[in-house]
Amino acid sequence: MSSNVQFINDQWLAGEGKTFKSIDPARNEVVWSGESASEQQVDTAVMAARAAFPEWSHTSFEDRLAICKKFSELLEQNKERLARVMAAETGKPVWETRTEVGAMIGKVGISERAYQERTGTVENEMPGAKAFIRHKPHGVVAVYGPYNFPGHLPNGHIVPALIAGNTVVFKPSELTPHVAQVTVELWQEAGLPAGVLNLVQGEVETGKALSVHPQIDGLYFTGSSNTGHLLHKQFGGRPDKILALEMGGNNPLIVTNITDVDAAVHNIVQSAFITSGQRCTCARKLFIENTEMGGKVLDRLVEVTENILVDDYDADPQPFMGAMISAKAASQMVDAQNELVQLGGKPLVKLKQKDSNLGFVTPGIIDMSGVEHAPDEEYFGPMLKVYRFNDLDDAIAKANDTRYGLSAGILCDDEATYRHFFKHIRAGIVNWNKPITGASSAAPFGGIGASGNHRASAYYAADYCSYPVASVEADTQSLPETLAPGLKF
Ligand SMILES: NC(=O)C1=CN([C@@H]2O[C@H](COP(=O)(O)OP(=O)(O)OC[C@H]3O[C@@H](n4cnc5c(N)ncnc54)[C@H](O)[C@@H]3O)[C@@H](O)[C@H]2O)C=CC1
Ligand SMILES: O=C(O)CCC(=O)N[C@@H](CCC(=O)O)C(=O)O
Repeated sequence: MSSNVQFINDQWLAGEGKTFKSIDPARNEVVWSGESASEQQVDTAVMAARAAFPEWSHTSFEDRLAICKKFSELLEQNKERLARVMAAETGKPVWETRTEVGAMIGKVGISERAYQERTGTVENEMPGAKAFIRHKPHGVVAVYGPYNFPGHLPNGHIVPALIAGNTVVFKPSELTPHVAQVTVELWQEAGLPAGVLNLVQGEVETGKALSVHPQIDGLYFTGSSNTGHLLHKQFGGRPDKILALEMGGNNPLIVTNITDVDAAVHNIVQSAFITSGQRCTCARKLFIENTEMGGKVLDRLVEVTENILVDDYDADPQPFMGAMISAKAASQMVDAQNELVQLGGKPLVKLKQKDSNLGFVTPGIIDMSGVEHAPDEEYFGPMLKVYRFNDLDDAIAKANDTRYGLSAGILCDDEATYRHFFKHIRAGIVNWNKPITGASSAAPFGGIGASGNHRASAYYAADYCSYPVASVEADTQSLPETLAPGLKF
């Protein structure tokens, strides 16, 4: 168990707030416990980041990058250890947490390229002067992470923020404090100067204390739509602070006119059930054409789903799905399914919680065709709602009938149908014949509507990590050949 769990100004300190614990959802065992950061400690962390900012922002880009590269080497060396910490804390199978650490490693190189490409220096000649576009960091930024990718998603804010010269106060999900602690230990070992990255652990109170702190210049958030909306209200009337919100989705996937049934079913399963449905990009609504082909896809999907292996994160053979983040999250999925059944949904594969003390659920599919008023909610787990359709444009209209707009996809054999779908669908990620999960870090990542606030992450994270400065520069001054009317020299 941990005692010094807060990292403030290069010191590991015990929290002064209430105790909280992290539970292995596959075993119902405590894997970590510690005291949360008090409001005073959050203040100390922000002020440490403030004090570190001038020197860090004036450190050369090459030197900042060298520390980030060292961090990525340390991740490589500690890959298995971190993957196992992640698995125990989230329930995700180790094959998957290994890929998560891999994504963290890759983030440094990608962020370096993105920094140069999106926020590099541009020089243009003009008469008697030069015009420059340069970028400067914002200052102290708060980074909030969710539990589903406790390493990769906060890392996707922290790395570009540090590369750009910001200092950071990191508030991880209270469900994954151990992953955060190990990650920040590696940053310390990489040689970050004191105060450049601070870690404040705790529950909602800690999150609130940080988000209202007057000395933060920006807040980068990945998490639920509810919390993101609260933060957006809180930042209302504060144009001086940058707020980047990556939130949830109620994502559609349409199937029409395909020949390879197994390939389509594989894409559906990867879209809906990977990470036990705990990705914000997961497909939640599947629209299947009311044809013989559609019937075959659905039958095969049911068959494959019933055979998905759900098991312990380190079981051999490895399962496709591990436990969900908690027993509570698992039972909430059962409740959500019951709610949809009450509304008229017909389970085709019933989602079941195997043991009420554990986070394991089997994946579920529910036919919602004809149910008019299903809530536009993101049920953050492995439950797929199916809608049969006769007309593609009706299906696209229903796919767009959501306040969210994160990811969307179509499985179809002909390009014209895809182009039509692309033209009419509203989402930040639009895929064709590929899963709608697994977004690339080398592309912008974000959604419209209730999914975000137009500050896309991943490759475009560089954009919200610095502000542009336009300069017109001349090394001497001279009078213009033609003076403005009314001036005499
Ligand atoms: N669009 C995206 O990139 C992604 C979005 N998500 C979304 O995240 C959700 C799951 O993550 P969770 O950890 O449950 O999200 P969450 O919103 O509960 O928590 C995220 C962070 O905000 C903090 N927080 C919670 N309430 C707060 C408040 N009132 N003031 C300040 N801070 C507060 C939490 O302590 C945590 O650090 C899902 O809804 C999912 O869709 C998850 C991954 C990626
Ligand atoms: O942030 C990145 O580097 C790329 C985006 C990404 O990794 N997205 C993942 C999962 C994150 C989530 O839960 O949305 C995906 O699309 O599967």
